[in-house]
Amino acid sequence: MATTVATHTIDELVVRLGPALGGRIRRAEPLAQYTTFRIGGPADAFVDVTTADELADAVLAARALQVPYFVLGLGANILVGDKGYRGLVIHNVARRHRFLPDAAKTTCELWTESGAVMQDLILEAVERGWSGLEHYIGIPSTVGGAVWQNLHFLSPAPERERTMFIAEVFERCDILSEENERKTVDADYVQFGYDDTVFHHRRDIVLTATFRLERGDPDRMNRILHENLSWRGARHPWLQVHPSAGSIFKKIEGVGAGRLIDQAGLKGFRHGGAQISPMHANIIVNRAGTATATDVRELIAIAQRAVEEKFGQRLETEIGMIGEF
Ligand SMILES: NC(=O)C1=CN([C@@H]2O[C@H](COP(=O)(O)OP(=O)(O)OC[C@H]3O[C@@H](n4cnc5c(N)ncnc54)[C@H](OP(=O)(O)O)[C@@H]3O)[C@@H](O)[C@H]2O)C=CC1
Ligand SMILES: C=C(O[C@H]1[C@H](O)[C@@H](CO)O[C@H](OP(=O)(O)OP(=O)(O)OC[C@H]2O[C@@H](n3ccc(=O)[nH]c3=O)[C@H](O)[C@@H]2O)[C@@H]1NC(C)=O)C(=O)O
Repeated sequence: MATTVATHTIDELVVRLGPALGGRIRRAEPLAQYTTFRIGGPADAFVDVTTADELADAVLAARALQVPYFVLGLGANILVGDKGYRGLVIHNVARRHRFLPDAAKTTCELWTESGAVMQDLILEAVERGWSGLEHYIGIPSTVGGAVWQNLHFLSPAPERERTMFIAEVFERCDILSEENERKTVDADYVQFGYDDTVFHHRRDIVLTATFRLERGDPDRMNRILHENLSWRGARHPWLQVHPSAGSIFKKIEGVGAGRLIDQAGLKGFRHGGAQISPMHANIIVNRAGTATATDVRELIAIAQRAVEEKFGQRLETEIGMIGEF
């Protein structure tokens, strides 16, 4: 449950941040449109930040005034409560980036602000002949979200023998630390794990990231794009048709959260406007935009109870719960 923020504090925030952010702070902004679930009530205050400096300034101002804040990427891994968010939502649309090849043009650093959309960077990298990001096509994420979660997908077909992680091409990133310092950190600091990094445990903000890419064969990269999109399209509900937040529950190594929900007989089960996807039991979909956050929360609890009773396993949610329900 979010803390209640006095209206005058939000007013003060608007006065303090307003000039720097060109009067772009909006009040009572509905959040559903900024999430892939298409669910969520209004934010007290909402701002689009268009550069890494603006992102840092907005976070610093919110911290100084002790206003709760949330950095929003594509809203692909969150469920926002029906009553919305009490505080400031900082919508990261800082998307400047540069491809910086070495002298021999065999490798290339990609420097990018953290609000850049992975899909855009992937397509541009492939077009320029740089390899390393193409595996992650079709996964909705900003660069900030990708680093935060250590974005991952299976290695190329036909083997698909291992999971590949964005950590493999990560060089460094600029952060605004929990202690309000701006600094450059490397992979040792980030501590990449499966769906985990230091950013799950510290309130640092990723401002920019640098990835190291290599010369790639255009045919091979294009093949990977097509095969990975086909793989996902055949197994996961399409976001454009069935809004969702991807996997709802954390991976259970060697078992599969999706398999347990499936074996509990819940595939296709509906609760209000929410449904356990008939295609993949670890994904809850918002049917024709009719689901509330409460429907989803209750369906999560139904799945947890069923799996616990049948298999004695506790499913833990993987998505973030934001705001008031
Ligand atoms: N594999 C798949 O099929 C799918 C994967 N996903 C994953 O979900 C994520 C979606 O990303 P996105 O939509 O951009 O994020 P969201 O807007 O969904 O935000 C999710 C979390 O990311 C953290 N975050 C976002 N930007 C930053 C930043 N600049 N610095 C630090 N933390 C940040 C925040 O963590 P905090 O609250 O801790 O500050 C936030 O709670 C990706 O990691 C993607 O891998 C999503 C759907 C499907
Ligand atoms: C979708 C996400 O990530 C995906 C990622 O895209 C893919 C490919 O790398 O691997 C994971 O899916 P997954 O389908 O393997 O995960 P689980 O839901 O645990 O399923 C495991 C296994 O259970 C079986 N399964 C799944 C669904 C179902 O209805 N029935 C079923 O039997 C399948 O064999 C499946 O492979 C990630 N999920 C998690 C929780 O780690 C996400 O993070 O939102």
